[in-house]
Amino acid sequence: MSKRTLDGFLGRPTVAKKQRLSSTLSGNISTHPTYPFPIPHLGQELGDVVAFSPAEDARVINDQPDLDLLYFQPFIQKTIVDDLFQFLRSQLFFYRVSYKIKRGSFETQINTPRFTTVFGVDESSRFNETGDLVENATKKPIPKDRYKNCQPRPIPDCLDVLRKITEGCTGNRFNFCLVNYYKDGADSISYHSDDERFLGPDPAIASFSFGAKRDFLMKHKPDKDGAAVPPGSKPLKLPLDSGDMVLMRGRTQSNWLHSIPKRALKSGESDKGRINITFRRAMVVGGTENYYRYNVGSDGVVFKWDDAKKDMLPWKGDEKDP
Ligand SMILES: O=C(O)CCC(=O)C(=O)O
Ligand SMILES: [Fe+2]
Repeated sequence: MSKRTLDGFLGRPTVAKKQRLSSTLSGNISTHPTYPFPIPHLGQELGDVVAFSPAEDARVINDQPDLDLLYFQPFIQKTIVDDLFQFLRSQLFFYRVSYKIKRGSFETQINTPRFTTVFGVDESSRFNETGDLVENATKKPIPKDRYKNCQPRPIPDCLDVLRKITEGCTGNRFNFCLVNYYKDGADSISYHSDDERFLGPDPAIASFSFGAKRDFLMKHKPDKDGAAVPPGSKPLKLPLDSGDMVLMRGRTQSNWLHSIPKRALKSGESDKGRINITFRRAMVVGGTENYYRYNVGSDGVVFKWDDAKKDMLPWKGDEKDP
């Protein structure tokens, strides 16, 4: 893997923060009929620095049974991670999804303990230049009933920039972008693996962190009889910081579980929000239906960051002039 850093860049960008944010917002925007509101492009100043990723070479972590990780600390230059975090938190739209699951004759309501959103479509389809869904292979319009329960959304430019860089430096391809927002230490994701069949065998998943530092815990799955994990495998704790990226690949998803546990607030922490972005590749229609069901949901309530209230609040539509 080649090391591309700002070293090769002619002079470090010394853009004043105010100037950087205003140029960010004056750039182009991504629009689509499925978006509740348009999403600005990153803007040149942030985009230029993001282009010089990864900031550091990856550490390979494969010294345990079935584990294969690349750990970039960081992947994104530290000079822009705060701005990038603020940008993504304030410009994306989120959902707080709840759904019912049936266990035997009991129905349980699950409230996802974090904000989520998702963009992308599986390998059967793609978005053409005008934003319409077409057959990936033939570029002809897809049958109207291909997606019965969701309306796939194209990955907006500000996230697609990151997707392309990630593809370039990992050699993997991605068609989905899932975003989690953990508003504080009470938001979490419990132990799971991303090993759904719609991802195909041994999927590679790239996972970015922005904002508050959180622990990423991993442990080997028990064997089929529920017996202890293979001898020699020890639980792992990666303290994910803003700008870090973990690539999980090979046999990792089929054999290991991962989580972001709840954590107590440390005193003096001013901003405890964290954004996680994962890039994945779904192979079939069922993957698209699944991702929109669990990351957008069906209650229609859109959340947007309110910078005055410093909170993710239900979005009531654009304020109209009186
Ligand atoms: O927030 C993270 O770092 C992990 C998120 C995750 O595991 C997932 O979305 O499947
Ligand atoms: Fe996961």
